[in-house]
Amino acid sequence: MWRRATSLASFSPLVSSFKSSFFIQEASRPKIWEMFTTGIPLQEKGNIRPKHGAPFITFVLGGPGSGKGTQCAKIVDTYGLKHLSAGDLLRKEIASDSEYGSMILNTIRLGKIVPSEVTVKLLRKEMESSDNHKFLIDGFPRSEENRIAFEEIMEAEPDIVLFFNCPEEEMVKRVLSRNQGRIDDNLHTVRKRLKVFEELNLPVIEHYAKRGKLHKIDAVGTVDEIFEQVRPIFAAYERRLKES
Ligand SMILES: Nc1ncnc2c1ncn2[C@@H]1O[C@H](COP(=O)(O)OP(=O)(O)OP(=O)(O)O)[C@@H](O)[C@H]1O
Ligand SMILES: O=c1ccn([C@@H]2O[C@H](COP(=O)(O)O)[C@@H](O)[C@H]2O)c(=O)[nH]1
Ligand SMILES: [Mg+2]
Repeated sequence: MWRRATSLASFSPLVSSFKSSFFIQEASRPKIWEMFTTGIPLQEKGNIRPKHGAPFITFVLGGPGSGKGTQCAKIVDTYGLKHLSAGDLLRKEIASDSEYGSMILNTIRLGKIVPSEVTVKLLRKEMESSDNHKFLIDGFPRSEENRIAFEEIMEAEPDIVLFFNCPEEEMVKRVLSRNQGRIDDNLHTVRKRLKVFEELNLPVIEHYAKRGKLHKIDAVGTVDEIFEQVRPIFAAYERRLKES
């Protein structure tokens, strides 16, 4: 299992920004230190091997319907990464009737972004309990606030960032024909999601482009054609991906 010790001191600017944006009643939500610790002392985990000190992290970005989930399935099959779809984790929270379920449902229905501390907490839980330390994080970070929250709390940055670049009309067409019963797969919400993507996700993409981590993929074509652009990106990390 992978776990990084995090310093509470480094949370403080983040915590205050959360306080202004996070609309759950102060009294009814857990304190920050309760949310980001498992409560299990490091030595009791017993499964931390030094060679797993640095996980391999890929962020998978792109607008709604650009094909992130479809390509993630192929990456998992070929390279064995652990797929963590932030959207799927949030939908699971709704289904499990958790305390944040109705807030998450309303946020997704409106095509908006769930507060960072909720999403990062879900990702962190999955990452800490995984025996696979190569992560494919799909549909996250959605905003600069998400990105900063993840990097501060996890004390980690992605090794690579994939951006599936797709024209809007194609994304709308794909979402509207997806047929998986998602509450946000309708014209009204997809228009809102596209706007949120442009306003909040593009700055994240620009950030990683500046840091030389971004791989821009033309997301038009068949699924296999698109995967042929993805394959060499991971092939370059073959040695690291083979480490258990
Ligand atoms: N290259 C492609 N050509 C045509 N259709 C595709 C292609 N890739 C994926 N699709 C289809 O488009 C729809 C959206 O794909 P997918 O769910 O992978 O997108 P996504 O980026 O994960 O979307 P979201 O952000 O909404 O979760 C699905 O029905 C999928 O089968
Ligand atoms: O980090 C995230 C990821 C997702 N959301 C919300 O969920 C929906 C659906 O996400 P998909 O990745 O398309 O499955 C998205 O529109 C957001 O409302 C989020 O808030 N934060
Ligand atoms: Mg998806």
